[in-house]
Amino acid sequence: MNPTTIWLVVGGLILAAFVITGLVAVRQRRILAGRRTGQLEEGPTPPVPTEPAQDAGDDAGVSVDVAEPAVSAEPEIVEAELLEPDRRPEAPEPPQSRMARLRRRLAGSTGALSRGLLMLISRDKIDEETWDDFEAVLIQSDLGVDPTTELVEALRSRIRVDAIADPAAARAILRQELLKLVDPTMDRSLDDTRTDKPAVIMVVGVNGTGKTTTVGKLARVLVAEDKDVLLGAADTFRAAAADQLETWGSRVGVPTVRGSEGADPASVAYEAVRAGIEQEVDVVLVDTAGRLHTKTGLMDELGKVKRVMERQAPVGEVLLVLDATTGQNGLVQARIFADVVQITGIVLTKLDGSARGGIVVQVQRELGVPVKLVGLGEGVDDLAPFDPEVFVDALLTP
Ligand SMILES: Nc1nc2c(ncn2[C@@H]2O[C@H](COP(=O)(O)OP(=O)(O)OP(=O)(O)O)[C@@H](O)[C@H]2O)c(=O)[nH]1
Repeated sequence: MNPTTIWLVVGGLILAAFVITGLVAVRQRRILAGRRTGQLEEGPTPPVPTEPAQDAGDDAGVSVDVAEPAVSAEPEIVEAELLEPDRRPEAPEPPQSRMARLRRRLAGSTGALSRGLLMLISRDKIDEETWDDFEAVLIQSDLGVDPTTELVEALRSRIRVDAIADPAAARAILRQELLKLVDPTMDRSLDDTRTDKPAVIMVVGVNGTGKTTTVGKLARVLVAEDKDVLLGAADTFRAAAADQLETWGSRVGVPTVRGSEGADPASVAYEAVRAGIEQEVDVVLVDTAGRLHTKTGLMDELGKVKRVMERQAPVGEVLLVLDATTGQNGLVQARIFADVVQITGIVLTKLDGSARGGIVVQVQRELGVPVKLVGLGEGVDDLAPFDPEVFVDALLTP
């Protein structure tokens, strides 16, 4: 072999080594990028399981088109950015000061109702006209006809039997009777504790009731409790909804799984739970699209979103968000949603500035599930656990 041939062979070998090293580096970068975006490098994303037709589970009565969610609209996981010092996640307000502030806010918001009740109960002479006025105030607060009748009858008989003439004593009886209606015995705790898998909380409701805002606020509360949280933007009808949720995620410093506009919501929800399991988070919070409760197809889809998530982890909470200012309409919505997914708790939003707190009693009776959280404003820390005693005291604070 002459020297020129030897140099050519050596040169060829060096070139081949460079090419191989380059290819390996590119591949590793792709794997890392894939992990960051939650996409698997090897092979296609595992398909979301299709549903056996007989698997109606707790959502009996819902017939669902069990077509496999579109894999083309593969959800991406958007990590909370590595934040610059001036863009660190905002620290949520500590639970104690938040609760004290929200108590004051609740007391302020029920002013009109409480003034009405207290004025009547404090009258020198409680006659038939007073009781009629009292009933009217309660009905206007959305307490509902049956609870109002029960309350008035209980009050009348106790005031008569105990010969109550003192307004303070009448107020104490009113407090007891109101508390009975709100039912302090209901379990209002949130199933937000991780077991071997993340706790999964799904949030449903019609458009504009405050679902996305509630998911964001709840994420802040959970982060303040030192929980690892992941958000799922299963509202794929409006791209802005996923953006809104992602913004909440960035503010609190938690990742968001989202899909492209029009992607199958069940597919995004499935991916969110999968990512939550993979990242070993404590809680996966899934926001769903606001839907017209009158559209059967959309409502059926909601049942499917839940069942698909349950292929991976139990959905411990389905929170129905109701707008306290919509009154009876909220009840109609509650009934229809409860037919499609098993609701485990109510979030009553916009209770600030609403003199219709009585809806708490009606909706609990209607669904047999407790109000667990209340929204008391548009601020980021304006979500509070519902406490019957605080609520009733607020109703009786002028
Ligand atoms: N005053 C008040 N406003 C609230 C409360 N909760 C939510 N909102 C406001 O209600 C509006 C609708 O809230 P969203 O969270 O976008 O409602 P959504 O149900 O996700 O709406 P869609 O995405 O259209 O389904 C926003 O302007 C919120 O700031 C609350 O407790 N009090």
